[in-house]
Amino acid sequence: MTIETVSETRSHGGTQGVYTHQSSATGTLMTFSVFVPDHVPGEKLPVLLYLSGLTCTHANVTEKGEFRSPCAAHKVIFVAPDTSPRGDDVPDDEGYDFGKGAGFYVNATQAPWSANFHMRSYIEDEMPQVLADNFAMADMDLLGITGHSMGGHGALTIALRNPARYRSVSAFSPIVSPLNCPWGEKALAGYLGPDRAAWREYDACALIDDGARLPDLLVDQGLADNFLEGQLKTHLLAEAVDRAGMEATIRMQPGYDHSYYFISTFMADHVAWHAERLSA
Ligand SMILES: N[C@@H](CCC(=O)N[C@@H](CSC=O)C(=O)NCC(=O)O)C(=O)O
Repeated sequence: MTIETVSETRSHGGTQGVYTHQSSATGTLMTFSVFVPDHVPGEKLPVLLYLSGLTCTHANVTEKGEFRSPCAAHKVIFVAPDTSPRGDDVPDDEGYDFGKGAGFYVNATQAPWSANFHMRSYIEDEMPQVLADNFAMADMDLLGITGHSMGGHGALTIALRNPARYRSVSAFSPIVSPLNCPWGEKALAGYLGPDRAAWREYDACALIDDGARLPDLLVDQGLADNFLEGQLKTHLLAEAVDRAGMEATIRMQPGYDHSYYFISTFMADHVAWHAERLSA
């Protein structure tokens, strides 16, 4: 799978790139960013995928996430895909929480969304192949996944469905149970239809209740986050991991909100946590 280079810029002892490619999963042109720390020829580096939240493109975390210094220090490649298909032919919704910028990391089954909204396949299957084909230094056997809010939901559910593929999993202020929040109910009903049983594979708490397990997990959540009570409901994840007897570090951070000021504050902790688990 070939990619086109939009830009490559030297930063923090590495190269920050932005690329496009024609996606077979979404049928659209997709843009993503990759930070590659300096390395010796032939060296292989672990890869951390970051899934962004509602309204985001690759650019939000690339510009505001402050991951480059820790990734350079730990020699971790950082990959930021888009959150949905884009383009004039792609259907959209008037709300910020559905349609473009809000792919929810599902494979939509309902028209008109089912034509392009295949973000599950895009992240699980196509993006790893794109990286393997175009970034020779990427060790795709050393893969971690993280994300923010809707992207935290994506990271948790993708890892819970594919525990052997991801050696490390974390999330910033994730939506932990789309079955039980307005953002999730709108998105899953729209993309998957009214049968709530079909939603369970896209709900971290339901996946855990249904038997999925990870060896461990790191979550940071701001206590001053406006979305905590109505949408994110971190306590549901804490209860699910307790019921399952699953290892998880869930840190409630006083004073922090939902923004990239919060994410960037704890980004170095997350990169270090992944690097420890991704060291060969
Ligand atoms: N515009 C909306 C809120 C949108 C928002 O807060 N988006 C977050 C992710 S929310 C969950 O997925 C985000 O990352 N925004 C981009 C950024 O750069 O901050 C509203 O006004 O309520």
